[in-house]
Amino acid sequence: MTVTLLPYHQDERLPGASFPLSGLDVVAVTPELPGGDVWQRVAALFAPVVDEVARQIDGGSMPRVVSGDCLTAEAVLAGVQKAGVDASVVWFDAHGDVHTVDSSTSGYIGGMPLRQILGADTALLPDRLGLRTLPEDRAVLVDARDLDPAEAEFLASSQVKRCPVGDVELPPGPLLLHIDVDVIDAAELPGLKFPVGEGPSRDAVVASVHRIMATGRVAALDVACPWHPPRDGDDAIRARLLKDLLTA
Ligand SMILES: NC(=[NH2+])NCCC[C@H](N)C(=O)O
Repeated sequence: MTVTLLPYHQDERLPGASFPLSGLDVVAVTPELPGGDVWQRVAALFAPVVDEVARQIDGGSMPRVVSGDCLTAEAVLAGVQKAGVDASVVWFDAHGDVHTVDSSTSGYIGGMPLRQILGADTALLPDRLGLRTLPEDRAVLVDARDLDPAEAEFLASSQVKRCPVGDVELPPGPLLLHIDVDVIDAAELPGLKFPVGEGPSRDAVVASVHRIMATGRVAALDVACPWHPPRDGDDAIRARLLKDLLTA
């Protein structure tokens, strides 16, 4: 089993210490970054991820990708599609990630990927990656509980299903399983960039991921780690979590 590591948060390179993956077979993707705006730079960063995911699926394996943000899921989905697999999306996240460029009040681009997968702002990233966008009923959002008003409004009138980790209603077909680790209650996972409380326990999230993997329908797994560089004690918790998620 190989883990594909993209050690970036958006276009910012992160230190190796941010990804405690020892004991796992890791291949890091570290392309040269071109100039341009953040979307152009991220698209360049993601191009080899698209190819690597497609190559692994063509070779008969299930890609497991780890990075510092949720945007990477767009590259993983594009790679799955490039391999000829028409996947639905299961999105574990404390946040909705359904902003458009216009609706985002923070401007944080990591708050937009699920909405781009569903067809918003496609010129910025999906088109550059060759990503075919999905209808809303092919996406399920799991345990999102920190929604900005524009996100709540969008979700209220969309066909995106929402469910808790303990009762995930899977969409049809093969799956891209995206896990933003911040779906876990922030009290159990230190150092998150966007900590949210009142969430499921770490063990409940891991158990849910294992149940979904056991269906045999997961075409690719994408784990996003939007956390700060580790402080004392963080490493052990993070390493154990990544191992439990990636070896499911
Ligand atoms: N997957 C995440 N951590 N997303 C954070 C998004 C935070 C907030 N909703 C924003 O768009 O600024």
